[in-house]
Amino acid sequence: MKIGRLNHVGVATPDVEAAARTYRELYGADEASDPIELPKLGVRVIFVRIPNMQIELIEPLGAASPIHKFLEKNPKGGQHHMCFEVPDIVAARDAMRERGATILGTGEPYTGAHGVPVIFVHPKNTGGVLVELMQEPEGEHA
Ligand SMILES: CC[C@@H](C(=O)O)C(=O)SCCNC(=O)CCNC(=O)[C@H](O)C(C)(C)COP(=O)(O)OP(=O)(O)OC[C@H]1O[C@@H](n2cnc3c(N)ncnc32)[C@H](O)[C@@H]1OP(=O)(O)O
Ligand SMILES: [Co+2]
Repeated sequence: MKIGRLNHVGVATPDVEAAARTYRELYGADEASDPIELPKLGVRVIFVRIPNMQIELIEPLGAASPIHKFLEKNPKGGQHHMCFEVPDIVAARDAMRERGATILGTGEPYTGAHGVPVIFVHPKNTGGVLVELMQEPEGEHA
């Protein structure tokens, strides 16, 4: 297993609209999605598209959200995870486990915000960085 493209960087924030405004006004990043509520994933998101990837702005939906504790510790928000594409998510999960990594939750891939299966690797395995692996979206890259 070898990681592929960087798909997105996840940024936790208490307010996705305010964060999107900052990227537009400070950096000129003017291609952003509307806010999307994902109750199953416990987050609201706005995708800010830049030429080679996306910034995934994520706001918690309630106290059960996976980013609730992170925002308690970092109330103004901060960089939360990096997401890399892999050609086969199940093969990637199995390879990561063989290499001693801890896959979060049950380890079963589930559908993420981009409509393809994802898993998360514990930050302790990558020097304190939470890593998301996502199945490469079909037909997206030339
Ligand atoms: C938008 C949808 C989707 C997509 O399709 O792209 C997403 O990206 S959703 C993103 C949010 N979802 C997730 O993060 C799912 C996986 N996350 C988890 O399972 C947990 O959040 C966690 C990473 C295991 C953390 O658990 P939690 O209960 O929230 O906090 P703890 O305080 O118990 O943390 C344990 C340990 O990990 C450190 N930590 C927590 N979050 C991060 C982080 N983002 N980056 C780096 N390190 C993190 C935390 O500080 C603790 O460390 P120690 O104190 O040293 O034990
Ligand atoms: Co993500």
